[in-house]
Order: sequence, then C-alpha cells, then structure tokens
Amino acid sequence: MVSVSQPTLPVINMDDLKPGTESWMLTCDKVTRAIEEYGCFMAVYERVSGELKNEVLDSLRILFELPIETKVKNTSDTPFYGYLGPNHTRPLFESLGIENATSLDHVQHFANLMWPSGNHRFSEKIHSYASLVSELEAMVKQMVFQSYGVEKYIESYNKSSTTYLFRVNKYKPAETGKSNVATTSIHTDKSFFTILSQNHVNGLQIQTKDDKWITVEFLPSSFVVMASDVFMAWSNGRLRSTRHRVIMNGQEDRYSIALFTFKKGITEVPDELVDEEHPLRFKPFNHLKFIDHHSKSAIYVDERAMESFCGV
Ligand SMILES: O=C(O)CCC(=O)C(=O)O
Ligand SMILES: [Fe+2]
Repeated sequence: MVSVSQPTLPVINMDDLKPGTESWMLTCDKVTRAIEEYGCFMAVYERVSGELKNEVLDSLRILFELPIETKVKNTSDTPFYGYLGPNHTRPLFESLGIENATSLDHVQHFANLMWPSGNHRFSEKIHSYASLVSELEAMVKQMVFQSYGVEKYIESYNKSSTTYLFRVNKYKPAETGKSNVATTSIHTDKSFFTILSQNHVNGLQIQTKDDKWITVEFLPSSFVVMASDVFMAWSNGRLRSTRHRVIMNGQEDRYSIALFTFKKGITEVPDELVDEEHPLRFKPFNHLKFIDHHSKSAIYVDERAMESFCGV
C-alpha cells in the first residue's frame, strides 16, 4: 500500500546562531530554500520564552474583553491597522493593531487608549515580545541577503528602515447549532515579512506550490516566518510570497499574534538578481505607497497585486 504523507513546513532552529559560523552558513541556505519553496518555515526561537508568550496571551484575553466602545478608540489612518470588530461577514472575528510596537512609547500610547490609567505591564510585555520577534526578522533577512550574495544592500533594509505593525486576532468557535466558522480567506500579506504565533488552537493553513494545504501545528517556542509580497518582489520573484488562510474549527477561542514588517523608502531588485533566466520583473517602488494603493484598489488579494502596482 502506498502511504501518502501530508506535506509539512520545514522546521529550522534559529537560536544561538552567529554570523560567520558554519551553523549560520548552513541555516542561511535552509532558510532561503524554505522561502523559495513554501514562502515560509517554522522557526524554533527560544529567545521568546514560554513565560513571555503566555503573559502576552493572558494580556490579549483581557484586552479583547474590553467593551467595543473602548476597542474602537484604536484607530489608524491606514486601513486595517486599527480595530476590526465583528461584522455580518465575519461575526466571530476581531482584530487590533498596534503601530510601531518595537517602540515602548507607541505601545504605551495604545495602552493608554485602552486603559486610561495606563497598563505598564501590558506595554512592557508587548514591547519585549515585538522587539525579540523583530530581531528574528532581521536575522532571517540578513541570511537571505547573504545567501544571494547581496549582503552589501542590507543596511538599507535594517531596523531603522523598517516599521512594525503588531496585530492580534481573536477567532471565536462556531456557536452551538450553527455551522459558521471563523475564517480568513486565501491571501498573501502585503508586508515584507509576517511572523506569526498563536495560542494552542490551530487554524492556520499554508498553500503549497502544487495547491496542497498544510495545516500548521506549532511546536513549542515556534513562529511561522512568512515572506510576503514585498520580499518576493525584492527577490525578483525568486522567493515565494506565502499564500495562506485560516479555518478555525476548534472549540475554544483562537488567538494569533502577527508582527508585520514594512520597508520605508524605495525597494528595488538588486542588479545581482537580474539575469537572462530572471529578467527584471519589478520596477523600484515605495512599499508604503503600495499599501495605500492596495487598500484602495483591493483587486487582488494575492501576490498579483505587486505585478499590477510595479510590474515591468
Ligand atoms: O491568524 C492567523 O494565524 C493568520 C492571520 C493572517 O493571515 C493575517 O492577519 O494576515
Ligand atoms: Fe495573512
């Protein structure tokens, strides 16, 4: 009998890696190949301790329990950055965004909106978590640049050229007697990277190149590191932008935590990534303008949005 195994995401240990060592070089290669093939991988990253993650999850439960009148105070000029409440198309879903979450001041500003007398503990935990995850993002980016031999450009993609949106989602289980489940439809993210984690309730699915679905089962201390449209464009299409969705069919609330990164200024394909086999696909573009354009046009929910924005 032929056994058909389910596809799974590559798992890569991202702890204790130092540039220049053999394990660093090997990991550069694994990370790049995983993103080329799947758009993403599961990173084991213990720098975010189980304790910190649990504290963040506990504070999210309390955050979502606040009255809607309080949560709607979280507004943003950028569509989808602020509070998204349950509505008739997605009655079981809610989401809150914290802009610039790697800055303690910005997290405190958000906390002061939610708790007028402040919530120092909340701010401190979210800020630590976002900062540690931003370091994972920086490391993965450096590895891919190095693997393609274009490390000399990394400075323009470092932390001071990046903005970070921390967004937390709550998916409620289907109500008794009803068959509606909370979902997120198939899409690619409009970020550079998205780094995801969750509580113990699964739901995230990744689409493979041959249209199979991987249901992600998070390991302890793990994060799904996803390349998104802008990193795909930067790589001239060598990297895959992760197509994914959420189908929540657990019996308990699902909380997911995403750190989205955005590149400030111009993004352009390095000359080294253009050759006969890979003719230039994307003109230089401004990521933040792409977000603006995409939220207005909303024609494509997947990586084709990039082609329509700055395709050659
Ligand atoms: O909840 C998740 O695991 C993923 C959410 C997602 O895809 C998104 O916010 O773009
Ligand atoms: Fe997404």
